[in-house]
Amino acid sequence: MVELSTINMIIKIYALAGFCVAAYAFYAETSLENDPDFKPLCDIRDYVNCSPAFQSPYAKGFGIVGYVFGEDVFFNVPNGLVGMIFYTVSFLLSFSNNEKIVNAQYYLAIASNASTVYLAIVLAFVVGELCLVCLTTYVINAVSLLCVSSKRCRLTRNRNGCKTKGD
Ligand SMILES: C/C(=C\C[C@@]12O[C@]1(C)C(=O)c1ccccc1C2=O)CCC[C@H](C)CCC[C@H](C)CCCC(C)C
Repeated sequence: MVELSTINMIIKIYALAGFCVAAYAFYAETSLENDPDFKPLCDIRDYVNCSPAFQSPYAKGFGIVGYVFGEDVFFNVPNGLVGMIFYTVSFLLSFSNNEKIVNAQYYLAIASNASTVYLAIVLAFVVGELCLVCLTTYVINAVSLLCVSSKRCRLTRNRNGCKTKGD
């Protein structure tokens, strides 16, 4: 039986890791824009590099904000920045065991995994290069969703479609 406090601890560790990876993506994205000599650490070799992803139209506002509202709208920010905000919010929400807050945390985790699926499809079929920083965020989002959903089940017992041992 995993303690609730342990689950919250694991969520915090993943949120912290996600924040660091997203911060690096943000740093690399903006550096690539401003410095023609900048080379990200995740540019390892042919097909294993992140610059093509970071320099693609999908690196800002998921490629959707710019398409809908125009590239220059103020909230068309790099995905890395959205990620930094998202991981900060998940970190803060993991301090609470309030049912409403945990539900919010759960739906946020589902939204982040929906964007993971979208970004992974774009990465594989449009960008066509292996971006390790991107992959890392996908793994972090998946593990976080598992932790958050087990936290939610622990708090709501048999409701919300959660299975309990012995049922
Ligand atoms: C570093 C990061 C994603 C990596 C990457 O985006 C990068 C950098 C990119 O350039 C790219 C280009 C082409 C294809 C794929 C990619 C990516 O893969 C961030 C995840 C963000 C996470 C998935 C946030 C989800 C947010 C929720 C939808 C809710 C937002 C609400 C909050 C602001 C409170």
